[in-house]
Amino acid sequence: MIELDSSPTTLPAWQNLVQLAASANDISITDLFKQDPDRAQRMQVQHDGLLLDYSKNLVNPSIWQQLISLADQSQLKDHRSALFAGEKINVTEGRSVCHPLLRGTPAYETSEAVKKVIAENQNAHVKIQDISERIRNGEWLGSTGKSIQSVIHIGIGGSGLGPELCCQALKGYAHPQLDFYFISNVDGAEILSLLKTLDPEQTLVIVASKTFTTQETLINAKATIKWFKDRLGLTSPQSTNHFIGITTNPDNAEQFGIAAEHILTFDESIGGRYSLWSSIGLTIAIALGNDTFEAILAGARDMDRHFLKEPWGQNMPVIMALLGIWYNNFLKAPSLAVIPYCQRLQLLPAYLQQLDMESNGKSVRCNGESVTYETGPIIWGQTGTNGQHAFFQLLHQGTHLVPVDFIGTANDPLSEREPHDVLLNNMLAQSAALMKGKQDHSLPPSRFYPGNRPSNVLLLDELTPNIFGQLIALYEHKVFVQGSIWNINSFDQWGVELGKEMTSGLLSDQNDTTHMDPSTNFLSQFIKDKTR
Ligand SMILES: O=P(O)(O)OC[C@H]1O[C@](O)(CO)[C@@H](O)[C@@H]1O
Repeated sequence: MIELDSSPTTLPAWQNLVQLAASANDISITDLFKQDPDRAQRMQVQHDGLLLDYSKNLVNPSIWQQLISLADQSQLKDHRSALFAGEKINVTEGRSVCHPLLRGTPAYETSEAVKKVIAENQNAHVKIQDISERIRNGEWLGSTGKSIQSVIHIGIGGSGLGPELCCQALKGYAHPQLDFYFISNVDGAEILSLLKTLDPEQTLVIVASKTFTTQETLINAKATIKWFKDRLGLTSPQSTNHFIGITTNPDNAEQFGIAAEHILTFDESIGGRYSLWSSIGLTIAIALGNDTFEAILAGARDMDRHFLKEPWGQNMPVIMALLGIWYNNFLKAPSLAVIPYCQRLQLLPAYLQQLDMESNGKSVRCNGESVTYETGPIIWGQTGTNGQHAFFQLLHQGTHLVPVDFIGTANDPLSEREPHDVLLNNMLAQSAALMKGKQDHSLPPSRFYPGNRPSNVLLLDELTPNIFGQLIALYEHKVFVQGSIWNINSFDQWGVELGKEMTSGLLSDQNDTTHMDPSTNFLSQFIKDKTR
């Protein structure tokens, strides 16, 4: 049974960590290596093609012991069981959180309702296989009898980022003849300029939206409907083979005109930012093949098993979560930079931004009481080496303490050894330089590098579908562990609603915005005067 109102600050380990943080300025990571010659060996975990080196952190054995105790004293173990048993841990929406169950992770006895979700998902995967194969082998024909050449995936947030990230990350597995485009923003310039380059006879539009009410997605979808009408003379293009809808709300998709047999569903217990494992993954299966999609799911399942079975000190998501809590709550370092040294993972920081910040950017505990401690960190980053030429100055010499997750691949079959070695050695050098610094007092102060700046290194054997699936599930569970210890609900996102409401209000009151605040009213009038 999960305690909704307990605060982590009352736990003995939390209080001990407060004490330990008071003298944390004395910790030197390089000294810790000197004191413990086995530190590099001890503070690493390997799992199925994934290595986490967490030795370069501002953590000594006493701190580490208290962090592990924090996990023990918290409700993490029960909460993890509740997650995998499909209990209704999304308390503000009264929902289960079923995304791990979509990857076929056998864990606990589940309710009949959850069994139904799993069965529905299995049916959805049969549909995904059938549709993806027909599109890939040219049997899915457009209204003029031609096969599909271009797929436009329209969806935003969790309904867009996951498929786009997968398709980019695993582009080495992509169908050689099909082209994929991802449209999320309600910026007419994007969709309209894309449509100019495509042939409607050979284009399929996938409209992905959990709610099927999202303004951006529906407006972009309407632009494609108009394009098909204008170019092919169809009266209801959205009811033809040119459109597929993916949603938890098939009634809305049908009202939009999408043919019932072209609607794939998933359950409302799958949060948008956790939905790439569901029907939302159709585009992944079309682009990369159903076998590759299944391999991504299998990788996530491997990570689920690791998370379920390993003791806290050997458990990758738990280790990463505890380190994050140490920095965020005790050393007051509010952000985490994620820097993949792999250009194909360029969307990963944005993906993790939504995963982490939408999940754990909360100020109330599960019982509605305000928290008195920091919750979700600010996630940011971009690929290395590009970031080195942008924000690494601040990482090395700025005034903020910014922990970093470096992510690299030992091998890259799409690259060659020389550039790949350069890429990897840049990553190793940056992680080492942040820790070591350079304290040469004969040089001007501007050349002083304080060092002692922490980082994790996640090294993947190779960016295979399985390891990619593990990587995403690793971060999902890390976010879960942090939310669990903070006792917040990581599975709702009420914070995004107010802005949506106010946009609708502004759009409907365009002629009179005087009831708005003076700044918004002024800007609104100013734009009106400028509008041509
Ligand atoms: O899938 P939908 O319903 O279109 O929502 C898109 C995204 O919008 C959000 O609801 C918040 O803006 C996300 O949680 C979600 O992934």
